[in-house]
Amino acid sequence: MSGDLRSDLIAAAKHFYDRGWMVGTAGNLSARLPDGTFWITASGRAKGQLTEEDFIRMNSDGAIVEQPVPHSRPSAETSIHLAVYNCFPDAKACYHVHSIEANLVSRLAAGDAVPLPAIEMLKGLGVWEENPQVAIPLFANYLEVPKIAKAICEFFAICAPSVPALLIRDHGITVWADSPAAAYNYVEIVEYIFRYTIAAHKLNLDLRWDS
Ligand SMILES: CSC[C@@H](O)[C@@H](O)C(=O)COP(=O)(O)O
Ligand SMILES: [Zn+2]
Repeated sequence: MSGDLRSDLIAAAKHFYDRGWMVGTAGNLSARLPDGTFWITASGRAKGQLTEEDFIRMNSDGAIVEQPVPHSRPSAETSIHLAVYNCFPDAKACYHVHSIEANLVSRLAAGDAVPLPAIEMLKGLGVWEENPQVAIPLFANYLEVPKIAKAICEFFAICAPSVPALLIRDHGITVWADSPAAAYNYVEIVEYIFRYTIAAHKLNLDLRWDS
């Protein structure tokens, strides 16, 4: 039973790998079971070729509760998944990928948030407003990953997210959702919006909300 979620994660990782968003072992995926434990990718695995042995089950304190392969290590970015699950109790899946577009968008952003263009696709992230003005928070990419996780916790403790996603500068996005299927869609939608942003930048289109 507890292995079922791993097949969702394996299929999602293969798709994201094929899109070029999880190359060279980049990215990590997790999904939470009803008991609050979660399966997360083991560190350093080729994400296009995952098997059920490439996961570790952890509890909400960050302790390992199931480890199919002895001596495997949980993702180096487990602290970020823990931060997300801690901040958002309804989250059942947390996906992190590295796309070229996300890295470019983080370079184009002036401050500590990436304003999103007011396009139809925002509805897929739960934004149902006329001319929405929403942004994805942008965090510094500290070498020490728990420092990134701490910044994420501190930010969401005082600021409710407009969309279920965050961006780490020069690194990649993390999304969360109430199911693996929804997290999969959120990754696709955020990456679509970032491709749109890069294309608009190349065309010198003004994406400011008031333009
Ligand atoms: C290509 S190295 C990328 C890593 O440093 C990290 O950012 C990452 O996303 C994957 O780390 P992992 O420990 O395999 O979960
Ligand atoms: Zn990463």
